[in-house]
Amino acid sequence: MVASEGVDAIGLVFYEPSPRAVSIATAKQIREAISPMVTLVALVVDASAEVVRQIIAEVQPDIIQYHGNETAEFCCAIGHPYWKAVRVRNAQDVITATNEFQAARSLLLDAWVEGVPGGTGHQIDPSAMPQALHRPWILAGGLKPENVTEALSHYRPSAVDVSSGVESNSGVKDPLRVRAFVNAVKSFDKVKPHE
Ligand SMILES: O=C(O)c1ccccc1NCC(=O)[C@H](O)[C@H](O)COP(=O)(O)O
Repeated sequence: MVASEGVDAIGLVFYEPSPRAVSIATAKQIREAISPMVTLVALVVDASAEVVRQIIAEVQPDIIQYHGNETAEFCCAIGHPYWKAVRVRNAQDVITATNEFQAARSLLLDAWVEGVPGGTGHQIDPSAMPQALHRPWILAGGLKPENVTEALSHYRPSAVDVSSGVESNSGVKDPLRVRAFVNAVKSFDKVKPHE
């Protein structure tokens, strides 16, 4: 459904406590159902190397999104293209990750919420963001159709990521909210192309 609404990428959550968790079998079905032009992202939270390698072998994601406390050495040793999520408490978190995760295709900046790794519906504290980021980055955290235009305008990220903001029941995407979100992002792109 979200692929048909025109998203660039779909994230599959391989983290059991999440209401959005998928099995490898379901992930493979999704992989087969979507256009090869849609980037498939496999999201893990401190998974073992064995599990990450199994996901890569069986699901064949384009990108791994490391959303836990994985080190750059761990991500590089896996050897698959990745982006690194940073749960932002302060600007130094972002600066440190920028230096540490040089090999990441992108950083994904998300809200810091104690004890919850992601999908929180909370926005990043604007005062915790650095002045500028000199590499591609993805804005996440508390985005929804109602606020994404303002967030794009304020932060000018390379891309945006949304989860709970396009759901009406926990863990279940709402087609109308997905459409509204995609429309808002595409309208912004038309008005203000990336610099
Ligand atoms: O979405 C989850 O359930 C999740 C669980 C554990 C780690 C990460 C998770 N999601 C990561 C994402 O990339 C979300 O899209 C991001 O955290 C933004 O979520 P939201 O604030 O709900 O839009």
